[in-house]
Amino acid sequence: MKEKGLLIVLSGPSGVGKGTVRKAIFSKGGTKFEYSISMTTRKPREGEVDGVDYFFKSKEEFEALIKQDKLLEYAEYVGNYYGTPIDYVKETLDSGKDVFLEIEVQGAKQVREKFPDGLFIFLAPPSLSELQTRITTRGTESDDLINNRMKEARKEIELMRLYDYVVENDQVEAACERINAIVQAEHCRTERVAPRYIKMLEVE
Ligand SMILES: Nc1nc2c(ncn2[C@@H]2O[C@H](COP(=O)(O)OP(=O)(O)O)[C@@H](O)[C@H]2O)c(=O)[nH]1
Ligand SMILES: Nc1ncnc2c1ncn2[C@@H]1O[C@H](COP(=O)(O)OP(=O)(O)O)[C@@H](O)[C@H]1O
Repeated sequence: MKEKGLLIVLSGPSGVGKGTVRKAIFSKGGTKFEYSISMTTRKPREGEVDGVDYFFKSKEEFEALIKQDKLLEYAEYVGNYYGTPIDYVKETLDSGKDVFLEIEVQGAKQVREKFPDGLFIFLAPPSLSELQTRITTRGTESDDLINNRMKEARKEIELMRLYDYVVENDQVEAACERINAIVQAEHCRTERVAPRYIKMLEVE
């Protein structure tokens, strides 16, 4: 029987650089894992493309997908739904390829329940003030939304201990290298060493 792929989950607070790091990982080419495009009810930002950045859905469409069990996980985040299409993930893992999810922490918790053997990586900011600077300088959110996201971020950072690895995103390139090294190490491992939840790896 073909060996199943590895489910890789990258999570962390809004503005830490998940999207930037994920795009840097995939832009290199030669990446062995497949990115799972999420569904959201958030309006597209300038330059975002349906089916590339997200599958943009109405609230009604999204709620229908929830009812039909079409989502591996979903979460309501700062007033919008975000979720992972289940069929794509299952089919890709079954074909032996690794799948890469970039999702917030509530969703990551749900995935852990369904895929305890997944690889869960938390992307952490160098500091909370640096996180606020990143969200603010990106310029996509109003002051109110930035405050909401900072409140969420404080709660999210407390959940860091539930992850297999914590990677600091001080420099994008360094964070990508750490993530790639972690995935490689995971593939070389023949058996899981318990407990996995307290492992941390500093590659340098
Ligand atoms: N649970 C869950 N979260 C998601 C999904 N897709 C994206 N997110 C997260 O939702 C949050 C908001 O995403 P977005 O509005 O694109 O803002 P940004 O990450 O700050 O650029 C981020 O933490 C994303 O990682 C998903 O399918 N499921
Ligand atoms: N290592 C880094 N150093 C400095 N700025 C960064 C770094 N990683 C990301 N950023 C910037 O931080 C902002 C938020 O990044 P983004 O990828 O949108 O975060 P997320 O997807 O986690 O919400 C963007 O303006 C991005 O250019």
